[in-house]
Amino acid sequence: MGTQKIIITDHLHECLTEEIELLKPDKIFILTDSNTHEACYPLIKDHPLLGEANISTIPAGDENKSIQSLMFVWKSLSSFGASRKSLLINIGGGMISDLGAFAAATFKRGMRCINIPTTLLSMVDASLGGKTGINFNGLKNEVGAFYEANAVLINMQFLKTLDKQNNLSGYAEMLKHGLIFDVPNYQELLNFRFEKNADLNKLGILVQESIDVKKYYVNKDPHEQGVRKILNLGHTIGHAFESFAMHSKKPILHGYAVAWGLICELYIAHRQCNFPKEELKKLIDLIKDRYGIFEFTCKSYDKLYEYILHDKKNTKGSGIISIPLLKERGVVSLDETVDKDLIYESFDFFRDFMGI
Ligand SMILES: NC(=O)c1ccc[n+]([C@@H]2O[C@H](COP(=O)([O-])OP(=O)(O)OC[C@H]3O[C@@H](n4cnc5c(N)ncnc54)[C@H](O)[C@@H]3O)[C@@H](O)[C@H]2O)c1
Ligand SMILES: O=C(O)C(=O)C[C@@H](O)[C@H](O)[C@H](O)COP(=O)(O)O
Ligand SMILES: [Zn+2]
Repeated sequence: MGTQKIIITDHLHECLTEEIELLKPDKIFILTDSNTHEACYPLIKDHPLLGEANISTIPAGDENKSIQSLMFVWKSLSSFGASRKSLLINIGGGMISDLGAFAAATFKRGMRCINIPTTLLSMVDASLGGKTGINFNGLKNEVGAFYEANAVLINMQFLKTLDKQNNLSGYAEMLKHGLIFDVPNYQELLNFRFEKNADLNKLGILVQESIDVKKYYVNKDPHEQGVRKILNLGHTIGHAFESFAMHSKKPILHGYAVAWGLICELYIAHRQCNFPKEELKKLIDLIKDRYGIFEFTCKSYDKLYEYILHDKKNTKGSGIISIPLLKERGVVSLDETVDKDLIYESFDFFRDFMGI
């Protein structure tokens, strides 16, 4: 990702022109979901180089980051004559960039793509760094590839139509970045509120800092063999919550799952690596205040644990859970082996703290 171009710009049309002129595609394809087709595509639809672009739209929602949607995209690329020299422009949140960039990675073994992220979460996290894929067999991101978009073009104006829940979802990944690296504006990050007319300039500074953290770890370890695993903080348990909720047909937003996963994983870090109690308290209060409650009973612990067993970071053989933990903010301990008992204890802690 040292080479991945990530540009925050107020001049999206000009930037897109530059990238298209550089790539010289033989055809241009655009992917949106049903919401970004309405709310975001109009911002670039009059671009002079997109007049003949072929547009595919899939239904919104993470349940559509699926093999069916992927086949739909492959089919349009194939039917409308895409080649390796063609360009796919993904306009949307992480659902669209994960799926679209995976389609680009696999179509004819690789065509070019540009991500135009339209959610806060995709601006700071999903659209960059090359993790692409789909959910499969009831599991998050079960199938995918590392494949970086040729460019990521970020325009903060897209956030004007994004609702508070989805802003908070992205904010969870920003909190994660603030925890795994000593970012300069950590306190400003904690204080930031997504009220009506939130200050996009102020947010832009925090977005840039968050992107820098992701870039730092991806550059060091693009294929997640080591230190990149810390970008997955909160996700071992967060993905279990997300898959569990999806299975129960009560889906939750990815960032909410990560925020709730962070509560459990910071508790585990406190117990196993002495992550400071005061910092734990401050963060879990903030998460409860902003994200509310996720309800489950002790009858669901075994099912949640089953999901955790599928996590991609578990490499030491079946039944051993490997989680990156924090000793303190910005100080990482990778590949901590965590016992089942401590994971169940973290569920108890979570439910006690949530009052459920
Ligand atoms: N590849 C990675 O490194 C990475 C990192 C983090 C998350 N992810 C993945 O990203 C996905 C979550 O991404 P997300 O939170 O962006 O969700 P999303 O793409 O589903 O978007 C959330 C909702 O907002 C709508 N939307 C998008 N932009 C909008 C706008 N500007 N105005 C109004 N509505 C808009 C979408 O249609 C959708 O309904 C998950 O699948 C997660 O696993 C991937
Ligand atoms: O970039 C990374 O590395 C991450 O882990 C970022 C996460 O926020 C993201 O949700 C990612 O898609 C999770 O990947 P997975 O490997 O756990 O499926
Ligand atoms: Zn994530």
